[in-house]
Amino acid sequence: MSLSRLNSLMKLAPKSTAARSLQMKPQRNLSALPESGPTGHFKTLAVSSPKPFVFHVELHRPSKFNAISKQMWLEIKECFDGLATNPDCRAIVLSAAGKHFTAGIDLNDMMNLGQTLSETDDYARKGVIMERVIKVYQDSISSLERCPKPVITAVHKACIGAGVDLITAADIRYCTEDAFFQVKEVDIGMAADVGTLQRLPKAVGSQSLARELCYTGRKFEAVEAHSSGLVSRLFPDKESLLTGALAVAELIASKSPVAVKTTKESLVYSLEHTNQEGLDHILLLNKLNLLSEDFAQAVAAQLTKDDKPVFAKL
Ligand SMILES: CC/C=C\C=C\CC(=O)SCCNC(=O)CCNC(=O)[C@H](O)C(C)(C)COP(=O)(O)OP(=O)(O)OC[C@H]1O[C@@H](n2cnc3c(N)ncnc32)[C@H](O)[C@@H]1OP(=O)(O)O
Repeated sequence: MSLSRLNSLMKLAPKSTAARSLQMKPQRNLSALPESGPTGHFKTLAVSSPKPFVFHVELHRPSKFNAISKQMWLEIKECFDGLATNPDCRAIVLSAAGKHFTAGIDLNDMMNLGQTLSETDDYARKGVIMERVIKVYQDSISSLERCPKPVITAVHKACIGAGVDLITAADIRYCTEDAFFQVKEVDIGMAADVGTLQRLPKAVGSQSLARELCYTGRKFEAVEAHSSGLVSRLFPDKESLLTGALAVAELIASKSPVAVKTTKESLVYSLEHTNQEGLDHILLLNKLNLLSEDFAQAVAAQLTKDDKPVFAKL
């Protein structure tokens, strides 16, 4: 068979149900969200804007301990991609409803995926289904890192498996004193594949500790998460956690959106590049950004001790 015939057959071939259902739906436009109040857009997330330019995203499957279902994976990406370009959003707090932050991936979904895989005997096709699923889930987690607005995660009680993937893609992590974390993938017979192995060692700054946690799947409590640098602040309870996280988000949102966006882009870029590459990158960004109205306005505000400059939407 010729290569072009093979290609056209591949284009015509129906995709498996699992792979098809995981393809992204067209994006709902989060730019159109009202400035406050829940959006009602999502089934597994509650999104509101409790303060000017601050969004609060809540994992919202409390009866399932916010286990991350297929729908939640898709909605996380849709939500953060939408907020990325929403001019009314400058900082985001991510927390969770109910008893636990998250029980990790929804194990019932994993069982269903196993069922779908068993419908074909062909290993190449099983592999393609798995590749598409993993890619969609990776993309969901990475949407937090890609979002140019700082994301503050506020964790209470259990943060397990995919929960660790999720929070390590965020900018800032806070938790309650009763929080605990677990890289539980080894316990379900898999290597973490949506971000923990890449981001956790950088977040805790110790390869030794990160590797121990990933190989053993042991629980680590809030105090250890704090002393290792995984979280930067501890709060006595969920209420003070949310208040604290929203206050930091509000402070970030009061700064120049050009400055904050560029700062995040440079920090994320610099994680993966040499110092010189990072310097070259910020040079390119700032040769444009220092011509911004925000820069002139913020400098003038510093000189005149006006502590509340108002910046245009970005
Ligand atoms: C492509 C792959 C991409 C990403 C992969 C990610 C991998 C992971 O996320 S690994 C982690 C998977 N999750 C787990 O193993 C969760 C383990 N659960 C627990 O440790 C506990 O249940 C708990 C979350 C700490 C809650 O403890 P507790 O408050 O004591 O409640 P339980 O009695 O243990 O549970 C009540 C009820 O919830 C069910 N459940 C818990 N977690 C999940 C889950 N992740 N998915 C589905 N269901 C879950 C648990 O089975 C109980 O069900 P009952 O029917 O009431 O028995």
